[in-house]
Amino acid sequence: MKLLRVVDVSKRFDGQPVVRHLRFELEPGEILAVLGPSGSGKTTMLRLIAGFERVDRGEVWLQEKQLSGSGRHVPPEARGIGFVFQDYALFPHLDVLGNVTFGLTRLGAAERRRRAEEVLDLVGLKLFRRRRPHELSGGQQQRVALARALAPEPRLILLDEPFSSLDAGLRESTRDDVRAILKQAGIGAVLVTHDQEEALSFADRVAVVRDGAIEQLGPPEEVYHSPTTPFVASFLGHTNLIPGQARGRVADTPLGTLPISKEAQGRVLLSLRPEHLELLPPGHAGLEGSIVKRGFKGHDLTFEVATPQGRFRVQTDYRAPWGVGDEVVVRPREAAVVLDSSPSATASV
Ligand SMILES: Nc1ncnc2c1ncn2[C@@H]1O[C@H](COP(=O)(O)OP(=O)(O)OP(=O)(O)O)[C@@H](O)[C@H]1O
Repeated sequence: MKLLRVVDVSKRFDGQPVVRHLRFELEPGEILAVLGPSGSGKTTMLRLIAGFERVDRGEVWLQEKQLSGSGRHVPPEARGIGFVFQDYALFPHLDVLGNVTFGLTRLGAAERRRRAEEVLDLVGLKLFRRRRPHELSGGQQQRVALARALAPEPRLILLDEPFSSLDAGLRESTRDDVRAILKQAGIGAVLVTHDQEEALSFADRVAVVRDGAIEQLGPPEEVYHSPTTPFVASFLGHTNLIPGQARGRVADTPLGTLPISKEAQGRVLLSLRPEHLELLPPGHAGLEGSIVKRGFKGHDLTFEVATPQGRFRVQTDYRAPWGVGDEVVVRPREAAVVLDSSPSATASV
């Protein structure tokens, strides 16, 4: 049985659609990232699942239990869903143990303590149980918030930008820890984020949202390497959008005749990510141009190449010998991805 089913859920605020025909399912223990720009309705989606907002239409089911829709609205505290939000909201006057046992009102004192010790062990904070929140680092506080959400043994946990207030290094390690903890406990999760790397590295599947609707939903590799729309291609990192004329499995483009990701005929829009292009010395087959920008990133280099057919962004390894002003040839290393730019491509999944 599916852990979570969101069936055609829509929500308006002041007459404005904020969530449009949201539809997805989660397997038990699966982690889904909802990724989209600011204001695209991500937090509202989470609040609808949590029960902090009522759906205008559609249904929300947790396993066999209907939580929302058809006149039904189970309140948040009765849904059996855990939440972790951006600001952790720990009680400053309670120690770690007090924070974690706080919500376990249905258990007796000994049982509350046992369960709290168990989840603190799970998040690696057993030795910190007597500390107050201000005596912990941001990452440790975040793990206390997670322990508190896990203590009542929810099958599903909702995470709203939970790592955004941590600095880069701590964000990555906390994220890895939280993923491992959720996987170990077999708890399903929906993570809301506007950070592409976070979504791709944390989730089993990623839903890319735009204007309140899912534009593409799939495993991280699929949404990154095979985006279906220009929005998804551009939102998940940089890409070169290239017009072409398709003839079956190839297309005529400014970069020459290229293999393409699927059968197509006529005008197409293609996506080639910077790492899917390479630079060669003049004289090789490909499109000639000159380098107008060089960006050093440590482990790799990004070049912008001006050609008579427009500018291209190319990513190479750190040893590439070129600098601004050099003449080069741009050549694709992979088949170009055919995007669906028709209006129906933006319909929800
Ligand atoms: N209670 C509300 N009343 C009226 N409008 C609201 C309410 N909550 C959210 N909105 C509006 O709905 C839209 C989507 O907001 P939401 O917070 O869901 O987006 P988001 O994708 O989570 O954005 P961010 O990444 O900036 O947090 C915004 O235009 C917001 O102003």
